[in-house]
Amino acid sequence: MEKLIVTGGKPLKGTIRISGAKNSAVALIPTALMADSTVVLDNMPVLRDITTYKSILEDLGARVNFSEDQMVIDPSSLQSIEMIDDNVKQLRASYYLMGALLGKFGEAVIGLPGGCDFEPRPIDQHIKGFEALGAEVRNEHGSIHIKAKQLVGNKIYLDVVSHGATINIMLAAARAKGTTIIENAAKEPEIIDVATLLNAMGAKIKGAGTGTIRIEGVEELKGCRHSIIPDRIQAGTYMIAAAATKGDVLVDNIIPKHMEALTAKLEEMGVEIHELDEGIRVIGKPSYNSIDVKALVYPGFATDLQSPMTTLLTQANGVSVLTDYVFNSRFKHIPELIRMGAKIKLEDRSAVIEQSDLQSAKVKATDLRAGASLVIAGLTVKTGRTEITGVEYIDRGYDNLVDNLKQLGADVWRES
Ligand SMILES: CC(=O)N[C@H]1[C@@H](OP(=O)(O)OP(=O)(O)OC[C@H]2O[C@@H](n3ccc(=O)[nH]c3=O)[C@H](O)[C@@H]2O)O[C@H](CO)[C@@H](O)[C@@H]1O
Ligand SMILES: C=C(OP(=O)(O)O)C(=O)O
Repeated sequence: MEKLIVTGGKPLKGTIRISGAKNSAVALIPTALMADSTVVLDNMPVLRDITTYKSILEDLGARVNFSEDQMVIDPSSLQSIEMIDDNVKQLRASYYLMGALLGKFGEAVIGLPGGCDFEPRPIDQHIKGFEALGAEVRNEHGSIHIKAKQLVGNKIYLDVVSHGATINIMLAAARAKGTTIIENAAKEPEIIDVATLLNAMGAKIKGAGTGTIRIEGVEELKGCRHSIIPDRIQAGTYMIAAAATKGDVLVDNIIPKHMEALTAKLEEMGVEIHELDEGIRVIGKPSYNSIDVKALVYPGFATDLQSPMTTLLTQANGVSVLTDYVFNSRFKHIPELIRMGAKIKLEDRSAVIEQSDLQSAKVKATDLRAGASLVIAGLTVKTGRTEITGVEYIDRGYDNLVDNLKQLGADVWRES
């Protein structure tokens, strides 16, 4: 079993370059399968979710080359439409194969996807969308069977703003006959990224990034080259870590606009922030104001930064309240933070966080962002060695974490 060992007490200092976004990449890879020839994806992050996706594509018969930060996907030899193996269950985003293969072949069979299980991750809105496009959807022995004689465009109103359902429906609709309109669509930058790739492949999509997306179906999609947007969640995690350790870090190669909800909250706490063209410099202060944070759909505060933010709020004077309106019970990091001395109470869907002196301890990452919150806690404690197990979750989403933190002056290493 691998562990991360963190010896805290040092302010993070220096520059960190952010890789491509996981939550874009895991949607762009299946999107590439819809082309009739090679798609080149640049700025690909090196993460466990990405290598798992590469194996899934190879099982499907696609040829994939992944080196440095570039993935080249040749889908011309794609054979199978049946995906029920363990790899599919490793990651939530394998569900984008439903939309991609339904669009391409009119049919898909896929095992129910996995991912971080901080709470149930329903897919009813994805299915509602596929059905509205004319597909028949059946759940048989843990696999979803989706089939359509002909996908036909339709107007689809999402009951909840869903990042995943918006992308999945957009994928299938790109090859449907006629026009699809998705109302109450999610607006995240990753959705714009997928629409940008699809349009470069020949799709006709307008409105991605707004609440209404209009997709005119096309008969073929071709190969192209696309560069993945920077990872706003990795960037946000390093910004929070810089503030928590009272450091001075330039988070580089990002789109500052994507960070606005976090930047506003850090400023409200009293953190010094300098926005540059492609970077944000975060300068920590000796003390911070307590604040309230509400995790909401984009452009609100990202649910994925809720757990790292919990750790930072233990360093603010007074009492802060953090509420997650996207995932009501995404709080598995809290018992572990309490083990490290955090004074946090859970009240319904909110964490009530008091200023706390964190101490080193042996803790467990139960999901990806919970893991990030524990790493930041370990960096923040003044003395002692924090041991974090569940490293496999952290590896799902943080490219080169140990080397990046070492570069910023932290004492962090892996132990088997
Ligand atoms: C809107 C939002 O912030 N989405 C986040 C969500 O995306 P992800 O795509 O995983 O989740 P969704 O956006 O689909 O879910 C948002 C909400 O809708 C509900 N829901 C979703 C689909 C569905 O068919 N039925 C349903 O009820 C979910 O339970 C949740 O409460 O987690 C990702 C990983 O943590 C984040 O990167 C995304 O930014
Ligand atoms: C939970 C996450 O990923 P996934 O939805 O892929 O499980 C995340 O990115 O924070």
